[in-house]
Amino acid sequence: MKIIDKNRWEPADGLMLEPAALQVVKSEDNALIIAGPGAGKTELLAQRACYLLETSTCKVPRKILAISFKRDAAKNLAERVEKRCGTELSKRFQSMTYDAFAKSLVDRFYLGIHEDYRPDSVYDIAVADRTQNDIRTAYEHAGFIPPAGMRPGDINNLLEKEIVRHSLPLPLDNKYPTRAAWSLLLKGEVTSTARLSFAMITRLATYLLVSNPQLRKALQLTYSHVFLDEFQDTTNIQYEFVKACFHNSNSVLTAVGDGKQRIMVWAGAMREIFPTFQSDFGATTYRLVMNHRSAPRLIEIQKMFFSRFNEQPISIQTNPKWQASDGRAYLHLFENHIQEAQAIGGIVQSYLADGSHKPNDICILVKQKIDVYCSEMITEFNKIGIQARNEGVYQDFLKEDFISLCIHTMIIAIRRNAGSWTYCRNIFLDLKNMDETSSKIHESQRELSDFIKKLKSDLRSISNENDLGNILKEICDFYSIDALKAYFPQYLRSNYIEKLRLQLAKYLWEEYIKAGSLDIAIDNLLGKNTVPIMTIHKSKGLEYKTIIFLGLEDAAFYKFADQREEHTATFFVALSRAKNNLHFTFSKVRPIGLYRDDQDRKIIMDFYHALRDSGVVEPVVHTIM
Ligand SMILES: Nc1ncnc2c1ncn2[C@@H]1O[C@H](COP(=O)(O)OP(=O)(O)OP(=O)(O)O)[C@@H](O)[C@H]1O
Repeated sequence: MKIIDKNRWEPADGLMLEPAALQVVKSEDNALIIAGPGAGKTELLAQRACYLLETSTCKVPRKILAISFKRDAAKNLAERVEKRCGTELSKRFQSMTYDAFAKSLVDRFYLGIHEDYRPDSVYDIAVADRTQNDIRTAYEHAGFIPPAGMRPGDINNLLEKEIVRHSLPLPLDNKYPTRAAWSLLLKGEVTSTARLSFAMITRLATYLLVSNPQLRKALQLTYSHVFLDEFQDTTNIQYEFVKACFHNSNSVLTAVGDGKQRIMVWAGAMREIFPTFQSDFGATTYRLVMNHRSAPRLIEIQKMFFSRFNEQPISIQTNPKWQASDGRAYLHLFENHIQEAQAIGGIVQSYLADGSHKPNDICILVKQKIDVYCSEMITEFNKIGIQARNEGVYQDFLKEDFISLCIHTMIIAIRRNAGSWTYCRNIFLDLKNMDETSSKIHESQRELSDFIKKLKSDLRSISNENDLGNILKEICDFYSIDALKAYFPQYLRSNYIEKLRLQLAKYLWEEYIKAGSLDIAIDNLLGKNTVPIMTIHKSKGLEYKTIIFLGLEDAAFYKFADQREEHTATFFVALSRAKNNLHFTFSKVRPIGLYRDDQDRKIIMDFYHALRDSGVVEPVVHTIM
């Protein structure tokens, strides 16, 4: 691989980087980049990865580790790097979520964890509501008695926080029976198997590193450079983990974030993360002033929020591809949610009809409770032939490495697709420990194409979900489950692959019944023909031509007065996802399962003032004829 001279290195794809961004790309020191939405923070990390690999600043065999919060962000970054600097170099770029990184350490080195805290060799991840139930069950078995009068939901929240409040090993004088609860969960004594939350796994990984200095050293030698994306949302548990890995080492850390997008304080995001990192890691701070994403008029709306975050007004610059007059924003005022559904259906229909948008260029956002806010609208969309779905259900699932591999493998059995072929081929060769110079490369490629031929004929005869499940099993067996678990370490100590396989069979079969063709079913499952609906939290880091924010109403911003800053940040994230158009809706009547169906906007009136003061947002009053 040809090494590029540092002075001659140019950003890939002809992108222009603003001076501070270019400085960061080439920086040799720990750095913190603070920049607003669309400033290109993620892109900057991708460019920096290319710079470090192409100029051999990150020398073979050392690697770059990028840590993100969400699986799609991690995958998106990995794909950008591969696209920019090729498959071979990008093998030394490892992009993972905090959860996956912590879990991979625990799974590979669990024997290094003191036996008091060592999990069973096979354990399950407690997810969503089950996390709280499992933790509570363990506490109750350990003798926990809830404080009198406390509501069940509050008890669950308390215990979920309590179990990871302290780093490991736990202090002896804990108020609650946390030590015993850990022990029960680690060994699966009150749940069917050992069960851990990701926060517990992160605590375990931290403990593993703190108690094994050699492992810590090996980690630092492996990763010469470390990237931390969406740094504003780092929790203290994650930060302690990062410190256990890389504090006082030669690994160079680059963190990017935006305080205005800090929307995870409820989940423990550290408010003081930026100054803490600057002081602990001696990081130099850089600020970026571009917004490459949004049209100039939409940036006027974003600017209205700067003062609300007590941020210095900086003159944001827009990408030269835009005209000054680009960007449209509307505030729709409806009498009720039925009228809203019909009008939004019409708006989406016209965007699709004029050819300016594909379905997945439009995103419908709600603060929370998609079922409640969107059910009328989904019914309306169905009537007029527009597919829409709760994307949150599929978002993480589709970004699973195992799911990508199965889907790409099926795609090449169904149609010609060079990208899918390359994806499967590269993984197949990796699983066999082959590189491009290997003498058996042609043989292996033939093996893959023979399997694809067989798959093609098997796929023709599917007649139920079970058949699809069996075909997916064939795919697993072809690549070999054990090899896949070794290659994708996140699957190492669980039967998660099996669960994913069954889930994929279910989803794909549902789409197949609707579409009548596997080809279309796959595209539909991938969301190519569907308008995504999601909560703002799921939209972090994403961008769409048009954002429709449904329900700009008091009830959506629960306890606004107590959580003003976080609610404002959440709304800011929503509106900053749009490239070209923004729509906000208010409905006077909306049944949301609370006492009243009548909606108000007194408490969040400040948002309305910001929209008005931008001078950009056009009110549209919809009256009932
Ligand atoms: N230097 C650049 N030139 C042109 N386009 C760019 C540049 N950097 C980023 N972009 C584009 O701008 C958009 C926003 O970039 P990116 O997602 O990296 O921003 P971000 O700062 O991470 O945003 P956010 O914090 O809102 O998630 C993307 O479409 C990206 O491809």
